[in-house]
Amino acid sequence: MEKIVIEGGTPLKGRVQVSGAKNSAVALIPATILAESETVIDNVPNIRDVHILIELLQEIGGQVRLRGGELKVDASRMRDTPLTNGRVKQLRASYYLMGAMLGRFKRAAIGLPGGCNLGPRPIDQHIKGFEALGAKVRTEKGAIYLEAEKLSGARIYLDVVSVGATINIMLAAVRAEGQTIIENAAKEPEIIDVATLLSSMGAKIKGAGTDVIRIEGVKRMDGCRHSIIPDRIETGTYMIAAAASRGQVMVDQVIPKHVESLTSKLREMGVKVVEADEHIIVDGSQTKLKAVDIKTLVHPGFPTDLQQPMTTLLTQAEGTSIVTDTIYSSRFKQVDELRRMGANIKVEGRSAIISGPTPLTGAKVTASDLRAGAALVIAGIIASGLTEISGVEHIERGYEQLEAKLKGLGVQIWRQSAEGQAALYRVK
Ligand SMILES: CC(=O)N[C@H]1[C@@H](OP(=O)(O)OP(=O)(O)OC[C@H]2O[C@@H](n3ccc(=O)[nH]c3=O)[C@H](O)[C@@H]2O)O[C@H](CO)[C@@H](O)[C@@H]1O
Ligand SMILES: C=C(OP(=O)(O)O)C(=O)O
Repeated sequence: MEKIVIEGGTPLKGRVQVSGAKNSAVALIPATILAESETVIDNVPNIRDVHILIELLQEIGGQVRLRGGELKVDASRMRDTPLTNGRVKQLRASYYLMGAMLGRFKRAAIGLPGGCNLGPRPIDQHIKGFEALGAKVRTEKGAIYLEAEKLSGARIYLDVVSVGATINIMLAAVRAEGQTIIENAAKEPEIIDVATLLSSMGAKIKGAGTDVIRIEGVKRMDGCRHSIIPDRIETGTYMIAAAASRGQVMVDQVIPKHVESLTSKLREMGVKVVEADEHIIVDGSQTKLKAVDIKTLVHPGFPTDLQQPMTTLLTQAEGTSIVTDTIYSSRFKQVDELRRMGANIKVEGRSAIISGPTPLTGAKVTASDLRAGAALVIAGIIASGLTEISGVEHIERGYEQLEAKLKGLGVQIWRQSAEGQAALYRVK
């Protein structure tokens, strides 16, 4: 297994360019199934989740090509091939194949999704939505089978505000007969991005980005060209890394509004953050960091996906910070690893209580999930000495060119091969 090795202690300096959003890309790619001609998506991040989805589209007959961030998908010859193999379990977003295939073929057989292990992650709201549209759904041997004679628009109230269920129901409802209304819908920017693509393909969607989405079903959808929004979680990760390392970084090609909850927390901590139209400058160089409390919430609240990186930053703040994750019951797997590096953190139920500041020292640690990986990379950047991070495959699910981007900001970072031979990471 490969490892990321970091020699810590250098404040980040310079400019970093943010990639297209993982959580948009992983929904937009399955959405291309709905078009009966070629779709082109720009700004596609070169990450593991995207690669797996491309393979899954190819498995059902799609002609797919990813070159330099441009993805071309010709879905005209796709079939309703069952996708019940191990590949779907390697990511969470494979659940979007259910909505998209149900919309296009009126049937789908998809293995239960994987993704980060953050506690229970049921998909009951997705299924409730599909059933309301007229699908018969059964779960058998780790896969979900969906079938509908026809899909009919329905009024669907989500019991839990869910990004995945909102998008998945949209994907099926665009091809249902009549009107669908999703109430208590999620409002994340990625939902607007998916609605924009679907509208360009011919769908009729109103209200994406609010908690009531209205969809008028259409008979046919065609390909189009679409560019993915910047990744707000990657944006936030570099902002947090800049503050933690007491660096000065321009995080470029971003939508500042999408990270407002983080920006205001960083300012509360005493970090200087300057927003422009398409970039954010984070200056932590003169800062004595103050402890703050954080509660993760649905958008536009503080995103759960930035909670783990934030716990690393808070180890450097003066005083006690309490971080509460209201979205997931078990999203503090980074904490044991941070403790190995010297952090003073206690987990009580859904809260982490962090006392600081504590100097961190390099250690051998393991990333158990994607954002735990980001938390440990930031810890490695600010720790004294060498940090070796295993579980790199989780990090690769969601960060494009992580080492190259950090190297560009002055971080001493290497990839270590399975044989244990440290090889200096070569920037392409
Ligand atoms: C691929 C993708 O976009 N992943 C994101 C998406 O995950 P995902 O779409 O899986 O997350 P949801 O918004 O659905 O989950 C939010 C909460 O609702 C619960 N729930 C969800 C669906 C359901 O049918 N029943 C149910 O109880 C979940 O267990 C969780 O507690 O949104 C999460 C919350 O912002 C992010 O952390 C993930 O990065
Ligand atoms: C939880 C995440 O991803 P996924 O839902 O794909 O597991 C994440 O991106 O932080």
